[in-house]
Amino acid sequence: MPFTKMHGCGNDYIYINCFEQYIQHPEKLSKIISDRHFGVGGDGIVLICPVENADAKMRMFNIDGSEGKMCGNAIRCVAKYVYDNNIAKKEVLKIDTLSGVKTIELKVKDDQMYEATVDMGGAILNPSSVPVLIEEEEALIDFPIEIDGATYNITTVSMGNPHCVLFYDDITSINLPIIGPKFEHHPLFPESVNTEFIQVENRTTIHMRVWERGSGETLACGTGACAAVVASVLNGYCDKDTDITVKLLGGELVIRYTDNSVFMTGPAKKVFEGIFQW
Ligand SMILES: N[C@@H](CCC[C@H](N)C(=O)O)C(=O)O
Repeated sequence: MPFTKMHGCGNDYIYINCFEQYIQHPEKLSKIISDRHFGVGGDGIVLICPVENADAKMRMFNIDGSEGKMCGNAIRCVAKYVYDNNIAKKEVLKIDTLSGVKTIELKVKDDQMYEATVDMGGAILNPSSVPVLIEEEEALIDFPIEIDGATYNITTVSMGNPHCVLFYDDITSINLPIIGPKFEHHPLFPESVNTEFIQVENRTTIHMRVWERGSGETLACGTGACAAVVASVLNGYCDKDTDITVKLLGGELVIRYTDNSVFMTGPAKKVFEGIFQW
């Protein structure tokens, strides 16, 4: 099975061209091929598929085989792949996802590295749509919940997939493999949740670590960076209609939160191609 390894800020996926091949059990393949010792290694797989209403359709699967409805870092790489492989040689592309069609503007920097700006659509704040199991209609902003006797103040946002954002004075010493799963599997989140741990540097720069549902700690999360900026604005740390730099373990993304949409700009890089036998 031919594949291409690509990453956006170190959030690495194995990309499979489904214009040329059919993958019968992507959820099984993702578990096997994503293994960093016995497989190719990655945060999951991304299928690039034909579709009528856009230039291509993206389907992404986490390491545990669960399907994510949206992936910010992957969609930039999908746009680069679609352009490079002449599926659609356009600098403005439409890519369909389980959370709708997104528009991506590509800037070719060099053969390997592109920059892309994605219109990620509006941030969804009402708890039942995130979804959060709670009798509240208003957005959950700085909302206290209890885990193992400790209180955590969360802000919840859907960017097509669910996010829970927390603010800290120092994110470097948080033990993510211990605390991350407590949010991921918390009964408040019926579809589980991606959790972002944020340290605010100033009104235009924040630092982020992320625990992704289905994949664990990753070096970056595009939808997570968008959710983090939305939460930073809602909590009064940053401003709307302003470019906010999100510093992640694997690089930087620039996010702008407007009334209608959240815009994400960041890199898309091809690393290598190969053939996987399974
Ligand atoms: N890394 C991603 C998000 C991937 C999906 C997520 N783990 C989920 O299941 O919702 C990104 O860059 O947005």
